[in-house]
Amino acid sequence: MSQVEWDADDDLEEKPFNRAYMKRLLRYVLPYRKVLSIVVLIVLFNMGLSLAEPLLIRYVIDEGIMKQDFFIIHMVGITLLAIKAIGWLFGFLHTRMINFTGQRILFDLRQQLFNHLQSLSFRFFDGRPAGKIMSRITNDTNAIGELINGGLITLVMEFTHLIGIVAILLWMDWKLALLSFITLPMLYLVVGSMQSKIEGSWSRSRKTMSAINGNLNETLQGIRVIQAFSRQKENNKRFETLNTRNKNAFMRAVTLESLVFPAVEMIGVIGTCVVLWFGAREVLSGELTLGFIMAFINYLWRFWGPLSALSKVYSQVLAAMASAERIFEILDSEPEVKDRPDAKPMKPIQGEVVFENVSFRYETEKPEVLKDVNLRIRPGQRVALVGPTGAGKSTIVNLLMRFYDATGGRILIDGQDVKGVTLESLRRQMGIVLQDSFIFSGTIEENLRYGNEDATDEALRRAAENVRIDRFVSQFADGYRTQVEERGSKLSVGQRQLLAFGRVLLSDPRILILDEATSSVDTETEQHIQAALQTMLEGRTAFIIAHRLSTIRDADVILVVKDGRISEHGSHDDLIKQNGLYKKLYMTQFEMQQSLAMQTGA
Ligand SMILES: Nc1ncnc2c1ncn2[C@@H]1O[C@H](COP(=O)(O)OP(=O)(O)OP(=O)(O)O)[C@@H](O)[C@H]1O
Repeated sequence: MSQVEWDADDDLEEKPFNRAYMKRLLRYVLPYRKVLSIVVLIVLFNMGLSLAEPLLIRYVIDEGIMKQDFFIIHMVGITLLAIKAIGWLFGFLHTRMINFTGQRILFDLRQQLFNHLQSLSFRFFDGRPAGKIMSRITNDTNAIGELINGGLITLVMEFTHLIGIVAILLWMDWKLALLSFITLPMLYLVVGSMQSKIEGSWSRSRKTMSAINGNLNETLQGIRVIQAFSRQKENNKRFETLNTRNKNAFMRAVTLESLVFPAVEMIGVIGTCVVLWFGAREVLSGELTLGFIMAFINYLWRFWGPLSALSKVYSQVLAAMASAERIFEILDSEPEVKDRPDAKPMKPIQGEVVFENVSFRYETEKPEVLKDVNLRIRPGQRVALVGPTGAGKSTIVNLLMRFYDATGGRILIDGQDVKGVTLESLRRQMGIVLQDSFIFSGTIEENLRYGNEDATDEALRRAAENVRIDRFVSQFADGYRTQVEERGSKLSVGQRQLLAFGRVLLSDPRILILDEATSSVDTETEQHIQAALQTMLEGRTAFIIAHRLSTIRDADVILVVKDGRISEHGSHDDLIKQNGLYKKLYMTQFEMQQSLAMQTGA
């Protein structure tokens, strides 16, 4: 099952009520307690007004209509109108207040999640697909928002409504009230059981829609691969499954809804009949008035509203519990790589890098990926990392950047243990260019300034010239202000790479890490990249996961990584003489590359 589909099922969960989560959620509400107290007061006042309506109707029938007192009829009419107008005004006020407050709470929660996510280490993201994390920030915060926006106030409002109705009915005529309550268990059963099913179906409909969106997104992103492999038919089937699930959930929700209303009406009619049967006799005998019966029946009909609203809140609470669990799981994840309490800022880096018996494993139960790695690189040296795939080259640079912390041994830069310095001061002085140069949406200039927003225009221009992007930028009508769209989709592979070089050059790192791209570009761009590379590497300690023969030959030190160890190190000539793995790699991989390049004239 694909991740997108799996997400949908994962999101369907409801969780039992959890007091600890609820308490924690209420902590987000606490800063807004003043405004929420005002909302509760308004809601209760409105409820009081609404509960007074049937009593006024009773009064107008008994005292106005029956006694033909037009003054009372007019006065009650005006009062009912006033009640509706005030109710509308206060209703507008409290809805606005609660929505605004709900949005503020959601804002706080989303902001906190986003901030926290950015601080989490690579290991957190290793095990979680981006789509899942995104749905937590959007869907799950929304589920909590729904509870806060509608749920909490509904709880207060409808609960008092229900108590109010029961109290008034008992006060009016307790015997008739108890008799009419016969219908309550029926109403509770119908509303309670159906409403949670209806809510469940609506929630399934929403979640399946998000699965559809996820699938659509994946399809659009991968449309080239899909068409290249002619996978349209299979994809259609997958999409049809999701689409059917969504359609079924929607149809089930509306079917249940169309069933529940007649059932409620039927129960309402039964209650009315009971009251009429017993009440009519008393009206005829003059013990009860017509207005009384009308008001009584009116109150009975009002039971349905609060019961339905409360069971809806119940489902909202369960959905919010599941969301809260997922959100708190993120918020409770501690960044694994973080500043020690005694961390000092890293002094300006000269560029000496030492690995002392460094070992590392990605997961505790998995075997070590690096074993006893020892290196000593002098400032300004150019280091090429070569070796078979999966040997541990990227892991070495990941540890140097402190994306992960070594599980054994020490990494020293200019004699300082990287674990003892603040992450920001360390990473600010290091630069990394990955194979797939990630370009952010925005302008070319914004992308160039990514690591150094305060760079002067002159420095920007110089960096652009050095990495040869000035040439293609000048061809765009908007120059450096050209929007490059998401992931730089408007640029070619080579241009994206040069832009990534420019970004690093402008941030002027002392240690540079480069995962050389394997994808081939045209001869001219290749020459530009080579020239840009030379400029970029000048005067810096550089670690290059090298794929090009020229880069490897130009390196001061070549490290051959094999099974998590440095199996050979030295210059190109030294290593060829050693007649070991490097020579083998060179003969098979690099020489083939060279002859291919010669054939194509690259
Ligand atoms: N995030 C991760 N979680 C778990 N294991 C990982 C992770 N990243 C890499 N590995 C494993 O660690 C080992 C070393 O991977 P690494 O990426 O360092 O190799 P590499 O030499 O850079 O390979 P390549 O040349 O293919 O990029 C591999 O066996 C790989 O499966």
